[in-house]
Amino acid sequence: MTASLETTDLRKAFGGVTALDGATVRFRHGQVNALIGPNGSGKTTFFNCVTGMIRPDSGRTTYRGADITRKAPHAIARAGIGRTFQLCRVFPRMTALDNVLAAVRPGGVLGGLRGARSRAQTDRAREWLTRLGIEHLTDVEARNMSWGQQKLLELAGVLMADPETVLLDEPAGGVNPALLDRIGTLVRELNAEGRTFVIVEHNMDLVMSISDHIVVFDRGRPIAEGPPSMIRTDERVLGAYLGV
Ligand SMILES: Nc1ncnc2c1ncn2[C@@H]1O[C@H](COP(=O)(O)OP(=O)(O)OP(=O)(O)O)[C@@H](O)[C@H]1O
Repeated sequence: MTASLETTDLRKAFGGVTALDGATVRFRHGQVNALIGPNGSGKTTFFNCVTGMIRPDSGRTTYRGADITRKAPHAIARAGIGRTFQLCRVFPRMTALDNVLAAVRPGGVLGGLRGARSRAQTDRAREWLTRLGIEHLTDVEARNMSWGQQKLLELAGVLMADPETVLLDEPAGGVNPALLDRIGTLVRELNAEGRTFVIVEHNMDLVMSISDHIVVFDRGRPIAEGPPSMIRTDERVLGAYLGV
């Protein structure tokens, strides 16, 4: 199995708090991977290090064989990795369509507001809104959408950049069951079309139903990995969640 995203001995401390404590992880290309673990086990810090949002104190990250450890977030995005955030990032006073277009404009939001709209890009943005089931919100400002709709909008923006690997940080957090189903189905469909996923998620039903491979973190490093059937019954995983 080819490793897509690989870290070696990643370490990160915030003052006296060790968030990542030698995380060596391989996520596989072409799969839906999940990263789970108790609160504070380092999952978001891992995403932040991998995507260049924060610098690890030491260790290495490679993506499809290339070292991306010290690269800036935009360079990592260009290499093919897209991500969403736990606390959803959309522009509240922009419409859904403009939010999705802003995701791919050179110069970000300002470029998006000033630049001429290319017909092809607008069509593609509309296609993603449709695919995510929020086309009826095309001209609605993000601040007037529900939390779940905003999460779908953020994902549409990420997909607009056409990443081959997508990191999702708690896609199910605060989302109602109907939207949850849609997110699960969409992830499997996008994966069937060739996209690799790494998903940080606390909703175990979702994780177990959509993942091919699960890595479990505890205290900043992996303690177990394997398919859902194995993780479900792993004593170390149960111990980490129960704090024993
Ligand atoms: N910017 C920061 N400053 C100080 N401590 C931080 C910072 N970011 C994370 N931490 C600490 O690092 C540890 C790991 O946090 P992180 O958010 O990565 O865990 P997590 O597994 O994503 O948790 P959750 O599931 O609750 O989102 C925690 O103890 C957290 O308090």
